[in-house]
Amino acid sequence: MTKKASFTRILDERQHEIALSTDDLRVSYGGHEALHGVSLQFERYKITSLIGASGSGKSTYLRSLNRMNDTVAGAQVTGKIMYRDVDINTSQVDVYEVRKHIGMVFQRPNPFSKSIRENITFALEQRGLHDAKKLAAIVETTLKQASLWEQVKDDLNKSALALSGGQQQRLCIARALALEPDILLMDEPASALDPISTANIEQTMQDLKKQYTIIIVTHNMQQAARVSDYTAFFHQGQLIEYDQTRRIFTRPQVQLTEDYVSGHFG
Ligand SMILES: Nc1ncnc2c1ncn2[C@@H]1O[C@H](COP(=O)(O)OP(=O)(O)OP(=O)(O)O)[C@@H](O)[C@H]1O
Repeated sequence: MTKKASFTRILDERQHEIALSTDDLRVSYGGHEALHGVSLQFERYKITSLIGASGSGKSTYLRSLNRMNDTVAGAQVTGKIMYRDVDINTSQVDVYEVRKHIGMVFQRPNPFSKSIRENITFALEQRGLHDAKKLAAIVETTLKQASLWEQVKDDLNKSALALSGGQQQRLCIARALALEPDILLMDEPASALDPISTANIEQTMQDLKKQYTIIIVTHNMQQAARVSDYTAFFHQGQLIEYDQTRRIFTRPQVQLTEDYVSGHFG
């Protein structure tokens, strides 16, 4: 992606705006294909869950979407990843630019060993933003978006590592939002959290989807059913079924999906 890339609106046949799509996306590790040609479209301002048993390829797929698999030794990704009208799976594209548009929140909260404020400002300063007023405004806005502001506004210089796990995860969400992404990828963002923190993260996601497109990997089917508009079911490196979440959970078209969502395997 270059600065010059023009981002036209891409619509599907139902006139829904598509934020991101993949076409025949394949991932191999050391020559062994783990993801076998996945084609999917992600609708803008919606939450899509990726579900499936352990090892089905959900994280591999998610990590490809903002080129994180580039950092995995021996990984090879082929196929198209269309962000608006740009194929971002090409060597000409600047991966740092990609990750600015398509941010990621990981399974375990991973704040930097810095203050709450610095966790948010660090990447911005690295990119040359030093205006104290602007930085302060971004800290406040993103912490509000991540539903953490009220709890930390008087303690912004405190170490991020002194926060609870749920608060750390919301700080990581704020940190990702500070780069003003368009799309947020979340790899089991609540799996390390207690039920109350999980509920808070889920509420935060509902608030965020007004402004962001969210793609989440989750093992928790109740969570997928609660939070997402669309669900994609993966099995053994293949996309088996993709549909509106309520259809996947009530009237799936494929027997394998039915077996999985009704708890017969996985
Ligand atoms: N870095 C890696 N090197 C080699 N093989 C890998 C690597 N990461 C994933 N795999 C393999 O790719 C396949 C898909 O794994 P992946 O982690 O994407 O599945 P998953 O559905 O996200 O599983 P989980 O729910 O357990 O995280 C598995 O066979 C796994 O062993």
